Amino acid sequence: MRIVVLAGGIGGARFLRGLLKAAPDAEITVVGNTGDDIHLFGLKVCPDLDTVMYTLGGGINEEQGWGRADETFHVKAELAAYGVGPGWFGLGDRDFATHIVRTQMLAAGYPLSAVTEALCDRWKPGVRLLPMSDDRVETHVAVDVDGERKAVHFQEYWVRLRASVDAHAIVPVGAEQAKPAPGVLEAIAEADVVLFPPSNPVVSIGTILAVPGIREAIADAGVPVVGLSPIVGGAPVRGMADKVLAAVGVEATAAAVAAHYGSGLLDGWLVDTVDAAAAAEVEGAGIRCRAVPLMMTDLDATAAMAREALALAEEVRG
Ligand SMILES: O=c1nc2n(C[C@H](O)[C@H](O)[C@H](O)CO)c3cc(O)ccc3cc-2c(=O)[nH]1
Repeated sequence: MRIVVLAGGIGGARFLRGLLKAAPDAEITVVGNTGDDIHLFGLKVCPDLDTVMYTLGGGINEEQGWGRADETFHVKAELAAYGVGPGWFGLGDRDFATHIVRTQMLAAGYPLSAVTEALCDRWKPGVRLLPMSDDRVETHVAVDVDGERKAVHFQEYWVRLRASVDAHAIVPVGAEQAKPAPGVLEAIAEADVVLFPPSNPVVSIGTILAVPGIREAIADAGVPVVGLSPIVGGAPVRGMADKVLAAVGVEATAAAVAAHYGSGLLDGWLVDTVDAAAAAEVEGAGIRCRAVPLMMTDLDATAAMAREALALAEEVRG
């Protein structure tokens, strides 16, 4: 079975771990969000690609969900001693090595997709990890600071501001001109099923879908498209997805997120058992819906979620 998964960072990566356990023989292609990417300290940082790569490759800091295990921060401290920041973004020494390799390869002319493949040669994530695009796309967030509207990079909004101020708009700058990375459209066209893990529907999956051609390829693939709600009981399972949902006028409920994707894209939607009452609303919008436990508390629970998603895909195919 060929499965394509659109993934953001922590939620997507943890779901993929369950999917690999649930479907060990599947050929899994992950299309990763690169709208969170940022240039810092002269280096190109790709948080979501790295989170997937480290999580599946066994190098992730499990407690945080991002960055490397057994990390130290000597380089960052040395840079700070020179007055070089930003201090608000935690780049560790081991992680720095990844960004140095990536930046060197990009400077030598390799596209991000080739760089990602080279990095994955080390980590062997067990999936084919593709960036959504080789072109630069950067998610910016419009916020009010000291009474003035300005756009900040998504990482500044998420990490420095902790999403503590209202987001007035979310703009994936560069997405309109971006092309899907090599292999993305082909993987979608050849897929037996497309899954949306419980990643952020706006700044992760929404950004991937904003790359021209990707949404259309999924809709045209003629295969089941099944998503898992990142909202449980009216709140994000983790992260601050409700903040960015509000920016695009979507309520933080499992049913509203399903409607946001729409029946033109989504065939099936899993909501948590606490949201079982929302299933009728989702089905009324033309999307097959089942209520199952959606908390990724451990690998077995996550694999069970992945099995439910694949079962729902078979049901809608039927
Ligand atoms: O909350 C934080 N998240 C950090 N993240 C996570 C990241 O900001 C976001 O959670 C994602 O971009 C959203 O998917 C990092 C991810 C990396 O790959 C590398 C460095 C960081 C640093 C931070 C950090 O300092 N604080």
